[in-house]
Amino acid sequence: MIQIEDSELTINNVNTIFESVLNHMGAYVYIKDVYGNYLYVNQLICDLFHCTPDDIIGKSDESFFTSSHLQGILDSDRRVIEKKQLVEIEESGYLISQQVLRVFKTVKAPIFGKDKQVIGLYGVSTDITALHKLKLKLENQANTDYLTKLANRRCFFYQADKAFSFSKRHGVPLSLLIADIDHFKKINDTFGHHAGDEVLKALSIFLSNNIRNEDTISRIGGEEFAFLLPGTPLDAAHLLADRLCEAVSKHLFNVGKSHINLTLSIGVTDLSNDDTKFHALFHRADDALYNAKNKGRNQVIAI
Ligand SMILES: Nc1nc2c(ncn2[C@@H]2O[C@H](COP(=O)(O)OP(=O)(O)OP(=O)(O)O)[C@@H](O)[C@H]2O)c(=O)[nH]1
Repeated sequence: MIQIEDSELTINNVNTIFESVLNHMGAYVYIKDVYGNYLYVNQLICDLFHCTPDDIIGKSDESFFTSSHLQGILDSDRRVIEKKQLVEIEESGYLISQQVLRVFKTVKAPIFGKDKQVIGLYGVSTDITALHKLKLKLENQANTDYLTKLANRRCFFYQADKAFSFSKRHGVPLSLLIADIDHFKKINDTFGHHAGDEVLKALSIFLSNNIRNEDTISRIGGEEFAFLLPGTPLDAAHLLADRLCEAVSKHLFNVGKSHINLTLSIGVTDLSNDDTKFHALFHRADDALYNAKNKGRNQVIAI
């Protein structure tokens, strides 16, 4: 609602109306000089900074945002002024007063003086923090296996394609392990599906704790796990697979009140010069796994 002093709507009260619109449009609106000092802020900015306009005018973002994210804001201001162009960006910043990360969708544009020099900029920012959080959550859900919280098959192939390109370009080794639990069906049949789920969760933690930080583990099937080992040649990957195989076979996993042993079959391979796609590695490791199963399980085969 906008209320003006006059009884008629004329050109004279347009400024008052604009001011009110700026304060109620649900976006942060500001004008800065070329040094980044605020010349105008609407009410929403005052609410955000917990300050009056007088506290803000003449000051720059250094006074209101912590240094951790300030650079992004300052860089986009500089781009507007130096390139004399409108920019549309996603900005984020920690408010000094609140210590919470805010994410903004921002449009900033230059203000030109009469000799076509940039004399300042204006900006309109919308708070998209909630949307940003939701986006991160959905991205995380799309890439995570619901049961074990490991990376899922989709995420695995995305990471694998990136690791493959990197290794090819820089001539560094890349190894792949595919591990499959032996006779897992028996565990489900004996103890029930829920117990099977608990075993999968416990095994995922166990395997994650037995690899290096730079290695990744994903659940790519029901009882099938893939390990990407960047920078690791085949002999070292084989050693790791042997170590995992042995460690799992010696570990006791809790199923209700019982403790059970598991074994793994593992196929191992590494990047070769002839590989043009990650799928070549994947199929080799899968073939190796198939051989390990055929040869009696609880073992590692490298190709
Ligand atoms: N509890 C549980 N079981 C699963 C899940 N995904 C797949 N499985 C089970 O895993 C079992 C896989 O059986 P198979 O493919 O015959 O393999 P296996 O019994 O492990 O035998 P080998 O792989 O040949 O050693 C099936 O019983 C599936 O139902 C899951 O998310 N939870």
